[in-house]
Amino acid sequence: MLEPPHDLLEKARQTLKHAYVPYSHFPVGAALKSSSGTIYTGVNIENISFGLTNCAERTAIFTAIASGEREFDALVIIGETNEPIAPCGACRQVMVEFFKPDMPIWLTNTAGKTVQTDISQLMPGAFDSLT
Ligand SMILES: O=c1ccn([C@H]2C[C@H](O)[C@@H](CO)O2)c(=O)[nH]1
Ligand SMILES: [Zn+2]
Repeated sequence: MLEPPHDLLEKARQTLKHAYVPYSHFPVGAALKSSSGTIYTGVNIENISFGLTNCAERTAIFTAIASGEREFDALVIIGETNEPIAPCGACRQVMVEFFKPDMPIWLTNTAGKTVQTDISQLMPGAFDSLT
């Protein structure tokens, strides 16, 4: 697939306006499709105690999990970056928990650049076992 799924990209783009970003002024949106076909959106939600900020992709994942979802098919992330946005390390670790290694993850920007990747590429050698 060369382009992200249109419905997911549109949802991610539309949700950007809901980002709560009084400190960075850097909105990020995410749209996550569950295997049941529901799309969950997320935005970054900042806090005056900066470390408490929740990224857009973690918001989408946690919302889906809290709704009872456990299986996912695709994720789109969008930001106002020059290059397709790169998820932070905390979000990559959360993705390891819930995504199959080859589930498509689309990194995009508001200028229309897109890259398809997956969590095995974004987080090689991840901590994923207690044994
Ligand atoms: O993939 C990313 C990268 C950054 N941010 C947020 C965190 C913070 O609110 C702002 C600047 O780092 O962007 C995300 O939500 N997702
Ligand atoms: Zn993050």
